Amino acid sequence: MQTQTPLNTPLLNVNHVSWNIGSKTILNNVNLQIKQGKFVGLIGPNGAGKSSLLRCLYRFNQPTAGQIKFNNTDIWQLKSHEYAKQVAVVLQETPSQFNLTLLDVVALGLTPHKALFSTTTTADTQKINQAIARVGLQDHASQRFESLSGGEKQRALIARAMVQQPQLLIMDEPTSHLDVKYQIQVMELAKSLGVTVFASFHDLNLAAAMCDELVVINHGEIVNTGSPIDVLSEDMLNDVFGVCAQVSHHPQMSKLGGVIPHITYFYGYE
Ligand SMILES: Nc1ncnc2c1ncn2[C@@H]1O[C@H](COP(=O)(O)OP(=O)(O)OP(=O)(O)O)[C@@H](O)[C@H]1O
Repeated sequence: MQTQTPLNTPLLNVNHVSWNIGSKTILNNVNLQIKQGKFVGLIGPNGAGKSSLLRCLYRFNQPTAGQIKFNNTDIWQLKSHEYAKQVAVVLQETPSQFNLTLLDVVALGLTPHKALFSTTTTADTQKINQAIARVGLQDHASQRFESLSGGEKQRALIARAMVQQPQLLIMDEPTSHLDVKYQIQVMELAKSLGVTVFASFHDLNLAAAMCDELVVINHGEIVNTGSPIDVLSEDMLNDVFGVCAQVSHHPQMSKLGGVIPHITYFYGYE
């Protein structure tokens, strides 16, 4: 049974987390809270430590120091299938899926919930088909996953996450290879799931439009957190990203009626 965390209490607590490779410090004393139901963006320049931090959160990297708590339990104390039931991951590079069809890949979302060798029930099939329809891929269900376009693959992986019904969805630059419409669509799909999302972004305007909160990482340290309008200042863009930019307001408001910041970059860095 899943333990539900009340709204506004942290689902994920990152306490004094550091991660070293040999003598090199990649993450340094990271402290972070992700509240239930929030869509949180992780931004920072190349090599800042975004993927390293996300890998710690989905237990690919074990921190050298500090603790990560999910629903108040140290994630390394949880059995791996228990954690997999509650945390779904969508990465930039889609793993090779051999000869699986799109339907097979989406069905993998059920794996953490099923006993070994158990069969797929009618309710399971219904759930899988509904998720495929929700991402608009019903006409591709029997197509080989590898033959899907980049955008279709990412949507299929969102469908797999829907089937998995996680409490937390971690996304590591899931839209980097996608055209502009798919970038927006994949992120809006993730947002529509209504689960807590922690996603890294390179497109700061997309992050501004999608996220309730932003976390800025630089040189392995968290340097700023808050709402997009507070975080995306011209000074921060200059200090952290080394760009000269003007921050104005997007003509559209957020769904909750808030102002969405919009960044215009100036050229000339040679
Ligand atoms: N397994 C590893 N071994 C050695 N160095 C590593 C390892 N993983 C990450 N690093 C280093 O840690 C730093 C942070 O890398 P990371 O991939 O987390 O950055 P990032 O913010 O995701 O970057 P990008 O935006 O370029 O994807 C980089 O200097 C990288 O080379």
